[in-house]
Amino acid sequence: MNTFLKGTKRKSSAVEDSSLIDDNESTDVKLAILSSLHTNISQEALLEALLAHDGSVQSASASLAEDRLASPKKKRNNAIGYQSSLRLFANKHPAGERPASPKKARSLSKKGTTLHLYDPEDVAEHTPCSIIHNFLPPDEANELLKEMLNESSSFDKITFKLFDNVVQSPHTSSFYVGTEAEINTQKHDYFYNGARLTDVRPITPQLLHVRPKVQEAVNREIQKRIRTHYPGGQKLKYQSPDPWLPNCAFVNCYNGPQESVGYHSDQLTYLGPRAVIGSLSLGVAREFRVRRIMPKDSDTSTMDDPDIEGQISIHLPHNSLLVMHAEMQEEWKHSIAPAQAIDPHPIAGNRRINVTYRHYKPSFHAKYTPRCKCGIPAILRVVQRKKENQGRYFWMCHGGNVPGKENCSFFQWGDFDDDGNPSWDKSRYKVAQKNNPENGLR
Ligand SMILES: O=C(O)CCC(=O)C(=O)O
Ligand SMILES: [Fe+2]
Repeated sequence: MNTFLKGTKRKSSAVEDSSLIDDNESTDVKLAILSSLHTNISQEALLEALLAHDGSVQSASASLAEDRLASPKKKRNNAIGYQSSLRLFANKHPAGERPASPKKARSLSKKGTTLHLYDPEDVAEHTPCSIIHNFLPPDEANELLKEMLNESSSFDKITFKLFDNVVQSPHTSSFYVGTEAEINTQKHDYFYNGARLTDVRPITPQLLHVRPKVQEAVNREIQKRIRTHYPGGQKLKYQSPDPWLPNCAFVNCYNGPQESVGYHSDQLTYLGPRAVIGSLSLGVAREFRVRRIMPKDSDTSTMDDPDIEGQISIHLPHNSLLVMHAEMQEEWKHSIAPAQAIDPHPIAGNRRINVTYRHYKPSFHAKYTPRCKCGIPAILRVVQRKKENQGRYFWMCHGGNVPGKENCSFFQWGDFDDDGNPSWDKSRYKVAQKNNPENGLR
């Protein structure tokens, strides 16, 4: 079966032994087989066909071939519409009986393809995320949506430098913190893409109202993740053992199907290693795509294909809470893809609002993090692609991303204890943490 999972083309004789496949193979393998036989058909359509034929690869394949003969020009609508589950006919682990082993989620998607996931159990099994649908009582979700739609009318695009070009983010955003004092600190001490933020706002009544609910749910999901997915049922190395305390929120607005955000990992500079993020979606449903970063050898002759696994799309309907777990930012990238079609939302029209609640750790306050030679705080990154140093953290100059500035070449390996605490002057930040009334939740 490796041929399918690795993305090599399989000859159509696959269908001849498909009764064997039907009895013994899991949904993901069946989907991979179908997708190698019908390369132009989307994962949703393949899954739909499998469901309609009780999991029989042979019948599903025959009906897909028939469909195409009958209506070769039939267009498929890409709007997000339904919820279905890979588990419906291939339940590998009955609820609550998942092995707590270090087993990595099996690779489902293959190079150049997108595997679409709708069901929370599929998301938890195959991605570093978990999702809760219908998270808030409907009225509360609508109140927050309305408040944020109003706020978003004055959001701006972020400007940054990409190679030698100055570019703007393909959506708008703003940043919310708890107190006036924090607004000032953010505006003066913190740097993003090498520059100070100008638009930092006080947390709004609805953001404040929803925050403890997000906090409670995210902490519950973290504990579940540790129990069910991490080696030995233990937290990951560098992950904090302390509760997750959201003390700020980035809010994004995607106005229309073309607004998006490209593949990236979130900045760890002020969150520290193994950060967890709680991401609430409101308004128009959009696709959140994730892709595992495949490390490669420095010897280019044995270079692995970085896109060998393809991408996974998690559908984010209105009022869903996505938790990006501790392995996400270091080992995966994520994006919001431009959509070909969207279903307008009764309140938001064509807009999607996304609130990412984050825990800025006091020990990673900009006054403690390393500063580079050009005077701006260095950024924290992790080696993602090079096998020999994969997972090692480092601090580097970010000047190269600032319009009109050059990189000063500052570089320093990061040094953290097993709980992700930085090695610098621990007593200093511990005292600061104790004396600072702004820490944690207000
Ligand atoms: O809109 C989303 O769901 C994701 C936004 C995101 O990745 C970010 O703000 O870093
Ligand atoms: Fe992000």
